[in-house]
Amino acid sequence: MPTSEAQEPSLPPVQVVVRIRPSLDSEEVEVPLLRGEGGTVRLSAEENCEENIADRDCRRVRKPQDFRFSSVFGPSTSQEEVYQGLNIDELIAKVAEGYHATVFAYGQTGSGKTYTMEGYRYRVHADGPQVCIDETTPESLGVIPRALRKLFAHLEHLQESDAETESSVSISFLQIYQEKIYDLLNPAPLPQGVGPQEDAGLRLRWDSLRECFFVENLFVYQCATADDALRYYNAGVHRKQMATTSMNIASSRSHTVLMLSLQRRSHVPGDDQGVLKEVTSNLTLVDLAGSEKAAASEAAERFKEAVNINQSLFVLRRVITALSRSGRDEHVPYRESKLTSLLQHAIGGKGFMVMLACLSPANKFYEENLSTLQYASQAALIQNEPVINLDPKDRLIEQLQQQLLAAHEYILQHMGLEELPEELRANSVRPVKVHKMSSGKASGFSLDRADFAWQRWRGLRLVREG
Ligand SMILES: Nc1ncnc2c1ncn2[C@@H]1O[C@H](COP(=O)(O)OP(=O)(O)OP(=O)(O)O)[C@@H](O)[C@H]1O
Repeated sequence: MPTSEAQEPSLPPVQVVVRIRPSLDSEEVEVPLLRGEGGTVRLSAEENCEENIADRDCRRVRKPQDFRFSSVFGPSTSQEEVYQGLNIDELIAKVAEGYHATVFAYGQTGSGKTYTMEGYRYRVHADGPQVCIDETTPESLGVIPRALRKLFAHLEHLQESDAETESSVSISFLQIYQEKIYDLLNPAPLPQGVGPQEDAGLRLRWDSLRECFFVENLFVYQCATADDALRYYNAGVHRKQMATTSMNIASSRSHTVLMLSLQRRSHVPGDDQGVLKEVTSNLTLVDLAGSEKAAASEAAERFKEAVNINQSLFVLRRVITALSRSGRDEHVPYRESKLTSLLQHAIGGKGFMVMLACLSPANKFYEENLSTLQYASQAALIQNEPVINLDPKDRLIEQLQQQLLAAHEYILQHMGLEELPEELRANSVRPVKVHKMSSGKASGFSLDRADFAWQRWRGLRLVREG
């Protein structure tokens, strides 16, 4: 288990936040059925009562419905306000402490997921939409570029306040397109017409030590500065699958997953032993492709994409539904899609999770908004239990320390001793620098003299290095 002692996190382990984007020029101005105020979204339905719906159904859908969330951002909310409202700085602080954290944007196509997560400007060319990063204003930058800068600024601040600590950050960026995984940071050109049948994409593998899936052969780059990380991120953004559809001029046709991995030697909160420990934690930022009605009128490629997107989102929704029924012994179908396999640690797992549910304000999207709100409400019931991800070596030391304490208790209780023998008391329980154990079972770590003495007492031979 990649865990250490349970810490009491101040940040809620699961936050579900809603954003309603402003109306676009192309959308007619109507009396809106969707309103967001405080932490509530109200969805009215009067205009949804079409003639061909039976009276009985009409009455059922007419009642306005209220949905409550951690925060609700209305159409006039700025990118900075959304960034602050998602508590990303607090999340970054948790990642620096050793917790995993995942933010994912969910909603129908065109509801503002990419705008919120990325914020870059797109232009439509004859061969499809193209990102224009240089034309993006600082105000419209989304969660990801802001979080990248804040992560490095936070690490710098921690370094200044405690020079003993060390951190390193690495980045990977992938897309899941038509249920295949592609590396967005691999400098080699993407396979021609990415997604053809014969191209299997990258493989998912199970990491039994960390108990999560990982992507085999994914490029991972070390980043010394925020500029380094942004350079990689921007390079990846240029490579992701985008297309112009009838619903969105620059529509993401793939789910993108940006992972920032942090390795850090520092004092672990709640640990009063004053020893630096190593933690490895991830900040994962996900921009999902949007669900859409797969219209046969779309080009064959767009239609096929839509079917695949809907299929993987369908599994995500089943995962959310299963997890929201806590207490029931429910099978959670994580392994039924690449997306949910990769997000297994994040949704109903041992890290922090933020779901950003995006809504389109136009009344014609009543059904889509209702569906998004229903799944977002279910997601808010999910219970994550964040734990610090200690390095396996430190974790082993910690487990041995616990065994040692239990052994001391045992000696006192069952051997009728009032206090521990002198050689067992020495130095209390405190890990020191690396030693070697001659049993060969576990090397590369050691405990202090008390443990050394205890191991000898039990007949094990422990050899000190140096
Ligand atoms: N808060 C906002 N303010 C101004 N424009 C917005 C906002 N949110 C979204 N938009 C605009 O709405 C359009 C659709 O947004 P976006 O591409 O982010 O949707 P999406 O949910 O990512 O769609 P898809 O699933 O198709 O990729 C874009 O033109 C975007 O610039």
